[in-house]
Amino acid sequence: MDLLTVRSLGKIYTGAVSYEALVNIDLTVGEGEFVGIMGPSGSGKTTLLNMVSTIDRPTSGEVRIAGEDPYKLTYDQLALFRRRELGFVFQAYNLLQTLSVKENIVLPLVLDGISVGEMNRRAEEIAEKLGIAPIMDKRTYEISGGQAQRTAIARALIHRPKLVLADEPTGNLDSRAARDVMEILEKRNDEDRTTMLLVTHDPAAASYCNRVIFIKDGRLYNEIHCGDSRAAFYQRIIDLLSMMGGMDHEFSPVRRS
Ligand SMILES: Nc1ncnc2c1ncn2[C@@H]1O[C@H](COP(=O)(O)OP(=O)(O)OP(=O)(O)O)[C@@H](O)[C@H]1O
Repeated sequence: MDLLTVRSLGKIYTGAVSYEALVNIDLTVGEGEFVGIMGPSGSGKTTLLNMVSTIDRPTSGEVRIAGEDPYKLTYDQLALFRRRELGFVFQAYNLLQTLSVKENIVLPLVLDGISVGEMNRRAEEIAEKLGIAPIMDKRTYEISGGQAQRTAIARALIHRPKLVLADEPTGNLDSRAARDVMEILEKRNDEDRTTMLLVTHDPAAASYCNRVIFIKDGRLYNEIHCGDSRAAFYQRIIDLLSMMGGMDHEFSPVRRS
């Protein structure tokens, strides 16, 4: 079943100079898929993710998530929809410094009025899965970048969202921590069938996806599927990026082992 459908999506930023950042994008993501979005800098990747995540509004076209058009919801309904159905992971972690790791993780449940017992049970379960059980009582300034990103992923997953949206989740991490984060996302996708949409510049990170779509100048350029071999998929991603001139960013050192 399709979890996400994007139809004829367009985005024009208006300002001193107006800019057409997305042109007629069609995209379907099935339940349980792990889809990467790649493309040169300024091609519209984050804009697309922001339209899907309802952070920003499209100029034209339609977005449907789990059968719902989020842009037809009222302000309050949209806030609830985001909190219940979506999980967000960003490059900058966005953790609250004054709270402990555990307090950060359970925040979405606090907002939803879940009982303390259930909150603790779910926090323990997710911490175990993400390998952060030993650091649950630490403050976020006492943990490493990799641990901070795992904390942010735990927070994004604890309410069991239908769709997880990740924008450069490995962007601030060294190669080992980046690989850990991608392995965690892959495992959660495999075991819990959580649908994931990931924007990344990093071919190694993208190679963990089932499918990668490529955007150029705001338009869909190509898409490739992972076959049996991840190493071959990684190579095809690099080839496609070179072909479209998308290797303008520093190459991530994340190497597949
Ligand atoms: N708020 C805005 N107002 C005007 N133009 C914008 C705005 N946000 C993005 N743009 C422009 O839209 C285009 C797409 O931006 P976007 O951030 O989606 O690209 P990207 O592919 O994610 O880039 P990068 O890989 O560098 O993060 C760029 O040319 C950018 O300058």
